[in-house]
Amino acid sequence: MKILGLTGGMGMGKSTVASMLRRAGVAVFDADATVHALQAPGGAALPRIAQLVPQAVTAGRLDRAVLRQAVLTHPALLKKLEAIMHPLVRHARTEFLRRSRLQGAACVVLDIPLLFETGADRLCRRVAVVSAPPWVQRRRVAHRRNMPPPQARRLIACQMRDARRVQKADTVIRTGLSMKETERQVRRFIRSLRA
Ligand SMILES: CC(C)(COP(=O)(O)OP(=O)(O)OC[C@H]1O[C@@H](n2cnc3c(N)ncnc32)[C@H](O)[C@@H]1O)[C@@H](O)C(=O)NCCC(=O)NCCS
Ligand SMILES: Nc1ncnc2c1ncn2[C@@H]1O[C@H](COP(=O)(O)OP(=O)(O)OP(=O)(O)O)[C@@H](O)[C@H]1O
Repeated sequence: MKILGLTGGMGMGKSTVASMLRRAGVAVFDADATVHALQAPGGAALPRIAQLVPQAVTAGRLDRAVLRQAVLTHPALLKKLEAIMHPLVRHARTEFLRRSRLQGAACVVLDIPLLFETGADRLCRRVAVVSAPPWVQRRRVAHRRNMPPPQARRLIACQMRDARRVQKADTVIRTGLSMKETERQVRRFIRSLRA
């Protein structure tokens, strides 16, 4: 089974490209969705987050804006949050790969924002990085109403720089142009996977 990595900074178009891949029938592991599920009511991460940042959890429910503000104000907290989340995400990823192998999938995608930072790229035969010019990224992130621009910029600064990711990529999917152009690059990427 071929394992492909998909990564990129916030707002670079990773989720958009992941949906295109899913529509083409490729199974995609979504690390962000996994994080959200683990942090949802009843999620495995919630009791530990409540210990770490008590004000972020009320009546078994996580207030993501409070948690985001807390980890950005105290960077050491982000490291502690990652130490809670990453082993759980790794476990979910292993399960996804096991299930995909059992189902006889020829090719799967790991969509992980911190793919390089967590070393998950080492599992991948090839890695595609989504990239767009910095002003396009800033404009897209600013459009996310649930995250004020200064916070978004600080979260971007926690990640590897785009140029470094592009350097490490086997394929770069440029998303700064039209959606049609992104689709064309994704189709070409899928053809190269199936070749
Ligand atoms: C920081 C948190 C609370 C912010 O939550 P919020 O709902 O505001 O944003 P959301 O989860 O949708 O993330 C938005 C984007 O931020 C980026 N991001 C998320 N976590 C991190 C991180 N630890 N470091 C750098 N960037 C991150 C990703 O590109 C993500 O797509 C949340 O993302 C979180 O719990 N992060 C820690 C877990 C983690 O490391 N996730 C990355 C999985 S590889
Ligand atoms: N040519 C394009 N290719 C991809 N996305 C585009 C393009 N033009 C505009 N967009 C828009 O840019 C946004 C990209 O957001 P998307 O959620 O895919 O990024 P992301 O990398 O997953 O971000 P985040 O990590 O912040 O969740 C979407 O709203 C999408 O509609």
